[in-house]
Amino acid sequence: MSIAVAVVGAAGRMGSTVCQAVQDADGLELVARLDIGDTVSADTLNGADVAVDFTHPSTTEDNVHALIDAGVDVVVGTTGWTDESYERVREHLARPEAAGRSVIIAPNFALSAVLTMSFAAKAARYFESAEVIELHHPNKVDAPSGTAIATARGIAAARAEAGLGPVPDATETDPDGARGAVVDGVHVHAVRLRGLTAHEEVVLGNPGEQLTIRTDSFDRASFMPGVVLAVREVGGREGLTIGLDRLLDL
Ligand SMILES: NC(=O)C1=CN([C@@H]2O[C@H](COP(=O)(O)OP(=O)(O)OC[C@H]3O[C@@H](n4cnc5c(N)ncnc54)[C@H](OP(=O)(O)O)[C@@H]3O)[C@@H](O)[C@H]2O)C=CC1
Ligand SMILES: O=C(O)C1=N[C@H](C(=O)O)C[C@H](O)C1
Repeated sequence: MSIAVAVVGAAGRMGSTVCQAVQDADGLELVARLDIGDTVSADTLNGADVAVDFTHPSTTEDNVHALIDAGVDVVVGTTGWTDESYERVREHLARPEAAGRSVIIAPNFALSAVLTMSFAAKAARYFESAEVIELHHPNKVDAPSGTAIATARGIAAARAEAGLGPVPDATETDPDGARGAVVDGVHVHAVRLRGLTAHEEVVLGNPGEQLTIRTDSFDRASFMPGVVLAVREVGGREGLTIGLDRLLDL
């Protein structure tokens, strides 16, 4: 039996690529394409089992709650999630009327990016310094990227667990924010450049040495195996799953 899939944000860069990937995947059937202005309802979802959301950080949480209410499982690639918005989804999924529903939210579905986050967290405890540089196409609306935030959080958690203090940094004056955003104590720098798609570099430093971990998504095709995997697996995972690493044997 095939899995019926609706795509929300279907006219966008990711949504349109996901529609094609669903159509090309064995055992998946594209039954609905929704975009801005379309209402989420059992009618418009057209019998979908799973909905995939690639929309906008300002709207994705509302979409997820509406999709749960409409009775579908949800795979989310849209960024902009916080601990608080994750918690609201967890609470919604815990209600009796949402029994059996599942949501997977992942800031990045590309294998190279998921591995970068995993390797960075593993390496972090061994280095005095760690910074994240993300580089994207200039049409991206949010900075830093969701991937960079997740990477920085993973590094920070590993540093804290290892008992490392703050990264060394003698900066006294930075009126224009040249040291970047600071996510859980880890500096994150965002580059927007025509020609790029989605890239990230994690630099880790010790006296006399540096480790660089880099991921490059040159094409949105890189995200599709992860999205298709999540669509296939979401039905079997009740509740909220955060990150594609949870579906891989990492
Ligand atoms: N997890 C991952 O692996 C990846 C995540 N992303 C993330 O996915 C998101 C989308 O990126 P991208 O495809 O490049 O963005 P786009 O702007 O190309 O696409 C978003 C689409 O969603 C539409 N949209 C906006 N609001 C709604 C709504 N309320 N309901 C339905 N559709 C809506 C937009 O319409 P309109 O243009 O009219 O506003 C647009 O067609 C971003 O948050 C990005 O960071 C991107 C790549 C990979
Ligand atoms: O907007 C994008 O393009 C991307 N967004 C995601 C993010 O913010 O991490 C994933 C990937 O970097 C592409």
